Amino acid sequence: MQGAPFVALRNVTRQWHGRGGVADVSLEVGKGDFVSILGPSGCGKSTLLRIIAGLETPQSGTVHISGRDETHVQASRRGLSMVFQSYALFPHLTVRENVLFGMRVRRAPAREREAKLAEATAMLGLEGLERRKPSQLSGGQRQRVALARAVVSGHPLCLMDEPLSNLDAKLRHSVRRDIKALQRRLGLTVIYVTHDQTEAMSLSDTIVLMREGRVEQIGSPQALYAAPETIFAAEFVGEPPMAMVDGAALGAPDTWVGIRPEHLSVATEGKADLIGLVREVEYLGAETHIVVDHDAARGLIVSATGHADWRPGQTIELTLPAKHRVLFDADTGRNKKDPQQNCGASHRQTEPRDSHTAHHPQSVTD
Ligand SMILES: Nc1ncnc2c1ncn2[C@@H]1O[C@H](COP(=O)(O)OP(=O)(O)OP(=O)(O)O)[C@@H](O)[C@H]1O
Repeated sequence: MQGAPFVALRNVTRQWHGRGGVADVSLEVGKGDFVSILGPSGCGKSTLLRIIAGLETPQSGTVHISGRDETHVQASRRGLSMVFQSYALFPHLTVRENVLFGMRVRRAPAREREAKLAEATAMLGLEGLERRKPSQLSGGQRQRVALARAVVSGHPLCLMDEPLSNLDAKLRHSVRRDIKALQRRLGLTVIYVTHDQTEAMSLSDTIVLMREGRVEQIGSPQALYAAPETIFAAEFVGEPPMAMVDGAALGAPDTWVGIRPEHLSVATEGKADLIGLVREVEYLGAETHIVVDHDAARGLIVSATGHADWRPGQTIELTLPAKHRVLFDADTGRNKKDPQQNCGASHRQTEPRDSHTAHHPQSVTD
């Protein structure tokens, strides 16, 4: 990020009876950045977005937007737009009236309104639909109306809360591209809530991964993918996620060894690191996922190019190249390369999901 952050949260906490919400979250967003807040259901994503929007007031900590302390400024005065999962359109108003609602409230001149409407409808492919009511539109069209409203508002900051989750897979893709194109074209700063790691990976400059109300890791999609700081991050990002192997099975006791599916390969010439059993084979066209069971591992999925001739029940020998292994401390769940490992920072313990298998690292054929 260059220069001062456009949005800055410092040690923000908002909980209910000491539970839920978010605790001690700090975050900086640069102007023009696309930042996703990612995490599982209930981890505090919407609470964080609502705090930035001014719909929720933190019990402690501060929110600065454009250098000003806005912690106690009401939502309508923060100069931002919002796009929700539920579209939040007025059902009795037409597309045109919905898009121009904010400008009417501000009493913008008619010529400016018409120009903005034309620009936004063209940008979002809504021409010809201006007189329709929301009930006469598809889900994708409704969400584009909501985006058009954000465009005409002219606010430099746009907050989006799961805007694609009501759309089917194909529409999600096309509206996702619209959102990215819009953000680039207008230089918008976007803070985007999602539980879908694919969305976060494809849209974002920066991902804020959350867990149980706290920030787990902040970084670029590439950093989260290649250098996850914790086992939680390793297993949340990537589809299929990073496999985890009890280090004892690979000569690295007291660790969990992570490896991405594309780096797992079927062993040749008897150089196997692990010997497992094929549980499932998923042919996906360009690649095949071979799901492998092994007592000391979870999430073992080999991603093979094209068709792979494997059947459930077969024994399979796997290689885990040393240069692609990511080592996590078995006690703290943190990446062993993470410098915080050695400086006494507080760490959360990450239990292996199948901890009972941790002490049985032999291969299934032993
Ligand atoms: N008004 C409230 N009163 C009490 N608890 C709340 C309130 N709002 C949120 N919570 C709790 O705070 C936690 C975080 O909620 P939040 O909606 O921010 O999560 P989320 O990550 O957006 O979840 P989802 O993806 O399911 O929407 C949850 O445990 C939720 O029950």
